[in-house]
Amino acid sequence: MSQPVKLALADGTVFSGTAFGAEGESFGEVVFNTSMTGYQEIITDPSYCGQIIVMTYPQIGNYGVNPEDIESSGTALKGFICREVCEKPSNYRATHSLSSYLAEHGVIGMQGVDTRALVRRLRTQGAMTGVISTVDLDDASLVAKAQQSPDLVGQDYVKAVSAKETTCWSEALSELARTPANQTTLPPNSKRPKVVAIDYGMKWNIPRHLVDCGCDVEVMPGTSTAAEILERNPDGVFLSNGPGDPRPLDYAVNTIRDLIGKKPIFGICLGQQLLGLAMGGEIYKLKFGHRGANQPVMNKKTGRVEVTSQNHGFAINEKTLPDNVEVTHINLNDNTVSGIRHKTEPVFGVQYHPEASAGPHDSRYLFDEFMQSMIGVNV
Ligand SMILES: NC(=O)CC[C@H](N)C(=O)O
Repeated sequence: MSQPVKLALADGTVFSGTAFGAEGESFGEVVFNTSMTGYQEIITDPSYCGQIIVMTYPQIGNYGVNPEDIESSGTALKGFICREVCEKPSNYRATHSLSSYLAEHGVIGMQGVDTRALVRRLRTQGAMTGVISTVDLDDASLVAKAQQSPDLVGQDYVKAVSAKETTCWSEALSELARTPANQTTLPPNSKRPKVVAIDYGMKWNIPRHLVDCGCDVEVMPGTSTAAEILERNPDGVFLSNGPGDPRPLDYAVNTIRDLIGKKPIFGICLGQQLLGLAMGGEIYKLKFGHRGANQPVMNKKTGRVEVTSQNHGFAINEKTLPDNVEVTHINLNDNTVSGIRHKTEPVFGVQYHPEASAGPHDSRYLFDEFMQSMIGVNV
């Protein structure tokens, strides 16, 4: 028999559906993602720590879940909502159905929801805290819990998902992810650059790309100091994506500030936001964020438009950036900052995901730009 589940939002709205995955109760910031595919990468992206995800695409789960397409060792999200979940996946790579995977990882799933109504609510009111529950189905009680649950703003979620110790990363892209168009060839006799990747909740396809580019990669905790990083003597430092509000992460901002001018730096998503803070910019919260695999971004230098994968709820305020920082990319949906670069140092970042996974590969060239900044020649 299908079990009921409810979602209550802090604005008092309650949605009912049918449970799949795990049973229980959890709270999180309720956000929506417009990707048609890629649910497995979304579910295992640590940047969703503290959030309940609503998928706008009406049927999710039809190709199941496989062990190769994961983006971290587990799941960090607080709930997963869709219109309809497919219980009979069809894919030769699948080892799990979406339901069994979520059950195994303790994630509450909810289907049978009018996701169009829910997403319209989030678009008009903004992303907000919600409670998802299979154990308390009383509307008033759930709404009260949603209103009393802590807001994502102002909290450090990085410490929950960041690497705890320094490790070497050796996994490259899978054969299926590698195409002739996305190969980097190191010049003859060039030594392999060493990258320290600071892990604030890093998606695994990023170090896989760095290895494919010809880098030796060391992963370090998000709390690492500049002295600890410089001790490893890297040729470049990568700042990863990660969950939550970047503004409380003083330890990360201080580290990055101390590294600017000493090493080439490349930041993705949270990494770019932290870079912006370290260079003197300010961060604000977007009303409902950008989460999907078809966000248009313009590269201001080339005028070329890249279709990008995105997952963020905060952004850099362009007006607060100092004169030595330029905006290199803009999001064409709302003209927000999508990329920044230091004018005199090899230091840059983007608000989107050049590692794709899931999403288009239009922005892979950014890994080549990072390579060039480390080895000093074009690749
Ligand atoms: N994917 C990410 O790195 C997200 C960055 C940040 N947590 C935000 O929501 O804006």
